[in-house]
Amino acid sequence: MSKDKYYIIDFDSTFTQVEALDELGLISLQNHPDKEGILEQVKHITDSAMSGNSSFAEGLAKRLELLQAHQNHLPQLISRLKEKVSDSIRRNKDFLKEYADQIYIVSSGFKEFITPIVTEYGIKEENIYANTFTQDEQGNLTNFDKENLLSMDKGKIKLLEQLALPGDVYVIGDGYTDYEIKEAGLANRFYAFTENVVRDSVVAKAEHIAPSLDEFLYQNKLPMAISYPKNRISVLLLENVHPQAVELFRKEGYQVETASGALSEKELCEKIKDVSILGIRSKTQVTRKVLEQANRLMTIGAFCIGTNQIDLDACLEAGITVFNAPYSNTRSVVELALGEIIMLSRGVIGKSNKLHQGEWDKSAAGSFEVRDKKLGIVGYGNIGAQLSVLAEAMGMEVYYYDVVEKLQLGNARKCSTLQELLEKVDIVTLHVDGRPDNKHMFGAEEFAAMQKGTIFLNLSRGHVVDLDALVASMKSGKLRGAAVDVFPEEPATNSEPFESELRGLPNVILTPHIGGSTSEAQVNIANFVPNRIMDYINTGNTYGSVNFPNLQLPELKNAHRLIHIHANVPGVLANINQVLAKNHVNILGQYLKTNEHVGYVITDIDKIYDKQVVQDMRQVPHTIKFRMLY
Ligand SMILES: NC(=O)C1=CN([C@@H]2O[C@H](COP(=O)(O)OP(=O)(O)OC[C@H]3O[C@@H](n4cnc5c(N)ncnc54)[C@H](O)[C@@H]3O)[C@@H](O)[C@H]2O)C=CC1
Ligand SMILES: O=C(O)CCC(=O)C(=O)O
Repeated sequence: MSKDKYYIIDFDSTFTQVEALDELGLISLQNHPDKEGILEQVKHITDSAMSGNSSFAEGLAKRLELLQAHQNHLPQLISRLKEKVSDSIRRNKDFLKEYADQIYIVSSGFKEFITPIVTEYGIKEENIYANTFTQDEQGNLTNFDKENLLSMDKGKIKLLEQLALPGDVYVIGDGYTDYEIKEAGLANRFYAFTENVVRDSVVAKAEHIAPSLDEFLYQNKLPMAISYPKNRISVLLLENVHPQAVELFRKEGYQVETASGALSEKELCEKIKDVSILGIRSKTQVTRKVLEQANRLMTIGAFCIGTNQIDLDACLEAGITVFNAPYSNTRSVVELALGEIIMLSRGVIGKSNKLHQGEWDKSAAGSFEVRDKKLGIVGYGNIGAQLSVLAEAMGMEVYYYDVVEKLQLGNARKCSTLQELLEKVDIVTLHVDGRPDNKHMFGAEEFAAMQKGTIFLNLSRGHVVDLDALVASMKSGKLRGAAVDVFPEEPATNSEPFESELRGLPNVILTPHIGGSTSEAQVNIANFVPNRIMDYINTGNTYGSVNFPNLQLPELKNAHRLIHIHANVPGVLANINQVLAKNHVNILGQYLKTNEHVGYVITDIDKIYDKQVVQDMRQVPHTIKFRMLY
């Protein structure tokens, strides 16, 4: 305990998320015809003073004049501000109460609204230093007490001189006047508080940045409400993940970095070192080599369906969970496949290209309806099954083949072998997953088994099809048309060229892996994946993880949660429970699930516990990762 330290906390934009005088203006000027204009002026004066660009005292007088506030506005202001207490201040009420003797609010705002708010958090009334309003006979808040040091330029410095606190002084605030306390030698440290507003001129001067009160408490080894400051969780999002995901992670308090393309193995090995959460789409290869460099990686989000680009076993061995979005772009792929089936059946691409060149080729030759045609779906998973339903609705006869038993939807007919399907149908479409065993599952033999004039689609993964065999089948006329969305080699960014033997072939639709690239799908994915990841980080829930044992956990209530990931060998659970017993820890709930490689044990324990247990849990043989939530 550091009882000889004093913590000076600013009010506006630090204790609360907003500037109180701006909020007061929203109330006092609500019926004023030039409300927006005046509020803009008030805000400008506040920002200028807070960034150290103008006289504080002059600005305060000017703002009060503009606000035309009345004492009757104060109750409404107070209730608004109570709603806007900063998140990290709100959750760390216990710290504020426990350290109340050492915590001071020093603000150039006004006691009339500060006191009722901060005292609810245990701040002592005698430790609140702020201005006070003066009012005229009608109750208008016309001015302020000019004798108060905090109404003057360099007021905070003057006040701190007068207080002469007998110990180390730490200042937490967002404004330049807070920094000036340290500059004047009256504080040992200044922490620029950036949870609500980032003032560049202040951040540039600050030796310490506190994106939240949690970070301040963490750095100073003070008691915190959460186990780890969220701003220390760094997220790297590659391949143009939708901005909605960036926003969700930032809102959670994480540090987010984005890149528009995929990274090479070498680049990722370098970048991954400090990353806690990695977000990718289908291109970035997360190899064992990359994972060996990932010192802090907790989880990977595949912002897509396929996860063949990630070494899932290596992730398991390293205790890294992987989540994907199994249904978010399903419909988009199905719609593209259907559109392509029609385009290819009608030879639209060739005719459109000719017309662009001025050639009018109106004819019905080689052009067919899809109604009554036989569609063969290879891989009857989520995409295959949904395609089956929509294709039947268009009057197609659906056949499917899957390596596992699948419920047949509508009138779809199951084929026992791939060969059987290929011999029967007019159109073959691949919707298998990209597991390594599927490499070249479709080659010369499979094309040979098809009827002459078949249409072929691949919207699954590039390596599934032997491209040479596909090109040969197109050139020989075995295939009448093809649509290919996925390729064995795909450019990492839009600025790289695309090379393929498929280029230039007639009645071949080539699309740059856009089966799932619709606005709807990208927004769905950008909501789904971050929420799964944040749930895992905040509660340990692994429900929906593609590599971890799936545990759906109850909410953490009045307990601490120990999260232990270990190699699945006999005796680990017994060892964990021995450690808990040795440390007299009371278990409130325990959940275990294992898979072939790892065991995942969650233990909820009493909030009062011996801290040694954390060290001991890490030492349990075969531990891969351990963390504690509270
Ligand atoms: N082009 C694009 O933009 C997109 C491509 N995809 C790809 O589509 C794939 C399928 O997606 P979902 O239907 O959601 O996956 P899913 O996992 O629900 O279905 C895949 C099905 O293929 C079956 N399968 C695997 N190997 C097979 C084989 N050799 N022969 C027959 N059946 C086999 C599986 O048993 C499973 O039923 C994804 O794994 C992904 O690679 C997914 C979304 C977008
Ligand atoms: O949109 C993407 O980047 C990848 C889509 C895809 O292939 C998938 O969801 O598996």
